[in-house]
Amino acid sequence: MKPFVKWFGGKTETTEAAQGLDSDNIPSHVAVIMDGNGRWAQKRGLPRIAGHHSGMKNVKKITMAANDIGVRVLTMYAFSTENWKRPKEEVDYLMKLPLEFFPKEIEELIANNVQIRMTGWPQDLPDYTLKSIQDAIDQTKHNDGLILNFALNYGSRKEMLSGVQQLVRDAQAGKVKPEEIDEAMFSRYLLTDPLPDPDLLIRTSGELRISNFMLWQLAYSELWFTDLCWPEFTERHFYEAIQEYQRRARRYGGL
Ligand SMILES: CCc1cc(N2CCCCCC2)n2ncc(-c3ccc(F)cc3)c2n1
Repeated sequence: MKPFVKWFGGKTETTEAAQGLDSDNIPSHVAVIMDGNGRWAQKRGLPRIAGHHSGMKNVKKITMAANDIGVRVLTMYAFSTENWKRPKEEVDYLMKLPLEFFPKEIEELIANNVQIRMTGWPQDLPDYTLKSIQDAIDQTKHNDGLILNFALNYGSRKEMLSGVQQLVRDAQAGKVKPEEIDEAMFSRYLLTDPLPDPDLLIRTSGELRISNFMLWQLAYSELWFTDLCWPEFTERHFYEAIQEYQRRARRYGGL
């Protein structure tokens, strides 16, 4: 157990939670289903989009918290292929969030050597959304620190079916023999390649479902759920999830 000694500023709660961590057992890839934004707003008599806006402001905070303890990849589930069914005005608002996020946050992300990545189908996104994200990807592509991976217009079953279709095309073209197909090869046909599988999945808002998110990749991941809505989820809560991950890993070690 190698406790963190890095000072996290005056945030004592955060500092205590972070310093309880074992720096030798930090999950390399953490995935987050950022759920409960609309519910958070409705509980306060606010419009749902106020919850999404508050949720957006939380993305950078948790990214910095992950970066501070050495997480290598942080995947944030921001928009699923099913979310297109939401009311048009809500979808239109969501599609403009990246345009607000980057001007506010890109400087600090670059200063912290963060690399922006997107996992999902870009072709369905509005041009202005895609340009905003592509600009951020281009501005950070040489960074080799934490990878902030936005799962956007992403759905796992579509991802797997698309991978199978390409694999069959390659087999029919003689590029792949059926007996050569193994888990490592199939993973290379997924949108998440070459990222490692998540070690830990965090889902907020009390839902105990995976919701068509990284179904293949989460096969061996620790799953951690909280009733907190995403906008309420602070750095201390993030570190508590990491502490629970480490406790489970220690227990597994003691089989
Ligand atoms: C396009 C849907 C969407 C929704 C959304 N919400 C709403 C739902 C989840 C909670 C967070 C706030 N956020 N928050 C950041 C982004 C974002 C995405 C890509 C990017 F490159 C930079 C920022 C975001 N994107």
